[in-house]
Amino acid sequence: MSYDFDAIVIGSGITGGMAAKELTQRGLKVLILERGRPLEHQKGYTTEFVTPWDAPNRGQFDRDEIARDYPIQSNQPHGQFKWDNKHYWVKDSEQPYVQAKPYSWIRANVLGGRSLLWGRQVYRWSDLDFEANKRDGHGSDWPIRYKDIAPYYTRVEKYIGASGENLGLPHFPDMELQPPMEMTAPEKVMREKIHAKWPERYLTIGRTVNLTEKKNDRGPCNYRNICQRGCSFGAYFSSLSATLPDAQKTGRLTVKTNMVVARIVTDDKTGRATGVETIDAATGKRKTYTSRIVFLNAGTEASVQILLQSAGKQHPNGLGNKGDVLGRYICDHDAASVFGVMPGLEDRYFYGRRANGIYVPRFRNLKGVREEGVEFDRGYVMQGGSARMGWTDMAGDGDDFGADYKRRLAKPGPWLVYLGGAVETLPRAENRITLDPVARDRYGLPQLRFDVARGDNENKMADDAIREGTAMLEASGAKVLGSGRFGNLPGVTVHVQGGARMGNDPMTSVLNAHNQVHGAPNVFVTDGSAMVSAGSVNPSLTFLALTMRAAEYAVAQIKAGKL
Ligand SMILES: Cc1cc2nc3c(=O)[nH]c(=O)nc-3n(C[C@H](O)[C@H](O)[C@H](O)COP(=O)(O)OP(=O)(O)OC[C@H]3O[C@@H](n4cnc5c(N)ncnc54)[C@H](O)[C@@H]3O)c2cc1C
Repeated sequence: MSYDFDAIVIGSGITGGMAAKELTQRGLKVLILERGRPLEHQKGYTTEFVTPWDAPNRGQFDRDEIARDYPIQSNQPHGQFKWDNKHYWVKDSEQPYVQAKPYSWIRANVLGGRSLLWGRQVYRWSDLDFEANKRDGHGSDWPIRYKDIAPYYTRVEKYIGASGENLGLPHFPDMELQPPMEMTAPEKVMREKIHAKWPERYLTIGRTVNLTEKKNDRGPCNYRNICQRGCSFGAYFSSLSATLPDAQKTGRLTVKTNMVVARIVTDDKTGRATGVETIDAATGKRKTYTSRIVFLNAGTEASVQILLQSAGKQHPNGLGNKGDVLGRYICDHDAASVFGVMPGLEDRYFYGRRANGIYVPRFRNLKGVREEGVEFDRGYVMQGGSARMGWTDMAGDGDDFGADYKRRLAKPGPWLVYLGGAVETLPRAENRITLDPVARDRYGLPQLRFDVARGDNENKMADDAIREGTAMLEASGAKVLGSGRFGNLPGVTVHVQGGARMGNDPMTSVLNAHNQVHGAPNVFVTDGSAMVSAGSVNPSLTFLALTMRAAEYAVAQIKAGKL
């Protein structure tokens, strides 16, 4: 049989870019299908060098436009949706979905996907995470362990270029890291005081894919902290700065943007994929491209949607959905934060705008079972930072007129410090995405329907994060000003995983241990949908390692005549 391409990769974000790079570099002719608009590295970053005083409306939003077109994207608690990157996000008005329960589906709509917009924090999982389901019985057992993925973590890290500090802790594995960014004065105090009071708790600088040293023609970081506008220096890892150019260099990559994948087409007899059906976003015209293998990398929710839409004779309920598992076990991270001011360091300042924070690795239930006195399973990490408050924070604090006021505003304000828990949510069958039986999108495709909610374990863990965050700030000498849980809306922390989980049994999982769809082994799904649980660390490094591992395996299988 002859094919249009050796491989089709659906999606050009963090994982799709890696799949395309790995497959082209191993000799395959690859087509990327991306529903977002095109964007060119460097030339396309139109807001990158716009000064604050030249920003439209001085950087304020047109409220009517935001309420109409971006009510969900703009409602992110970490404030990453801004005037200078608004053009990269999905317009909610154009890509609706059904919320059986409230759900925040955060998406990019551009070549490179959320690799342009992410917070760039990268951490390895450990066996504490891979063994968690087996130990405490939530979800099903992972078909792999740390040793299976460790070599791919190493290779991914060497390629993407992460910076940070190794601590030699078994539950927080060391990584291949460039030199760390510097902590501020209050962060150094927190590090010392927290470890002194709780010897099993460590505070370290965040591990980020912002380069602290030049890497080939990328970086180093210029400490501007405007990464999400796009970085012409390529100083942070994105599909546009790294994987897509490297795939293009092979001469074997074709990229088609504004191309909505409707479904993966399968053979009626074998159940294997024969190609991918697309809809041209501008014209609505449908076309099918054929390929030997397919990599599905559309992002967790969209990949589940495509699998559900890909029902065929051998897959009547959606691709790989023999046991009614597809769309279930959606999990992510809840979040709860504490903030305060740290007195006594007013004569200390910082240099540059560090695009990075601080990090406290998990310290709860480190043996994998509930410790005495702990009311929940699993655990959370804490991410945080510090900032010197400026005039915009202090304006409006009461006595705001006169010469004194002006003098006060001209000086840096107090040190603000904060810690926020990233709370692992449990994989539960009832947390589910399906195709809505009625609602359709502009192309006539079924809309996704979200039925995902938090449970008791997450509530208790979020409470604990606030309690412990408060204790840690106070032990550091800070005065706590407030706290809040901002991650109890599923999806909103953008670490959504599950829906097409891996496993050894086709009745209880969608993918095998190499991310191949059960019953359609030439389809590989290597984004967050493959995850069997959520862990508590930022997940994209693990998605990247799984993608690299699966790509290597796929090419070996082709060479062995098995695919
Ligand atoms: C503000 C923010 C901060 C974040 N911070 C971090 C962090 O610090 N660390 C971390 O690990 N993760 C972080 N994340 C999450 C991270 O961005 C995602 O985990 C990661 O991008 C997932 O990679 P992906 O390839 O699966 O999806 P994406 O990068 O989203 O790429 C998916 C691509 O598929 C395309 N697509 C979707 N549907 C279709 C279709 N039907 N047809 C064709 N193409 C389609 C999309 O347009 C998109 O380009 C953050 C995310 C956001 C938004």
